[in-house]
Amino acid sequence: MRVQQDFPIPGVLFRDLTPVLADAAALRAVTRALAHAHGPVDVVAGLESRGFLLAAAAAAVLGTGVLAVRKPGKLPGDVLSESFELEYGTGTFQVHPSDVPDGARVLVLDDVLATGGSATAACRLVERAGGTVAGVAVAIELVDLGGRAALGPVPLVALRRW
Ligand SMILES: O=P(O)(O)OC[C@H]1O[C@H](OP(=O)(O)OP(=O)(O)O)[C@H](O)[C@@H]1O
Ligand SMILES: Nc1ncnc2[nH]cnc12
Repeated sequence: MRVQQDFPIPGVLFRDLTPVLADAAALRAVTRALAHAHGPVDVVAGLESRGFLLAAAAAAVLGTGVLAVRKPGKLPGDVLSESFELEYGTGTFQVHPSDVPDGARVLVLDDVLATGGSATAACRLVERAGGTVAGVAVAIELVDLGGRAALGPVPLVALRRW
């Protein structure tokens, strides 16, 4: 992992996981651990953008499909939307409700949990679309930013805590 001070804005200590993704053994280990974090699931949800990489890899391991949790204006047709606060701004996520089979157990994956705004919004979208959140799994949890508390009762697995 690369740590970068003052990125993308002053005051943020940015944790960049691209070196982990670029290493075959590390990517395999992280993917497998995340894929199996919350038992059997029907779908893996990936949070745009960095979560897409891990979710697609985990879904290939599990033999499931991927739910694309996208930034606004990217999905055609009917969408559900949730807005949230981030460490360095605000955001909105959208999903196609038709991509979540009724009652599907959904594993929500991302690289980093910071304030928890992104993951909480993704969990709300899964539930509103008719799925059940099996849990959230991330490679890194930034403990000082309170994401675990923000998620409330949703089970969280973090491979590393900083
Ligand atoms: O817990 P939170 O405070 O919500 O922050 C975590 C989110 O922030 C980063 O994404 P970012 O919004 O920077 O988008 P990107 O994946 O497109 O780089 C990261 O990949 C998580 O999705
Ligand atoms: N400090 C941080 N490093 C990497 N990704 C983040 N997402 C939100 N805060 C972050």
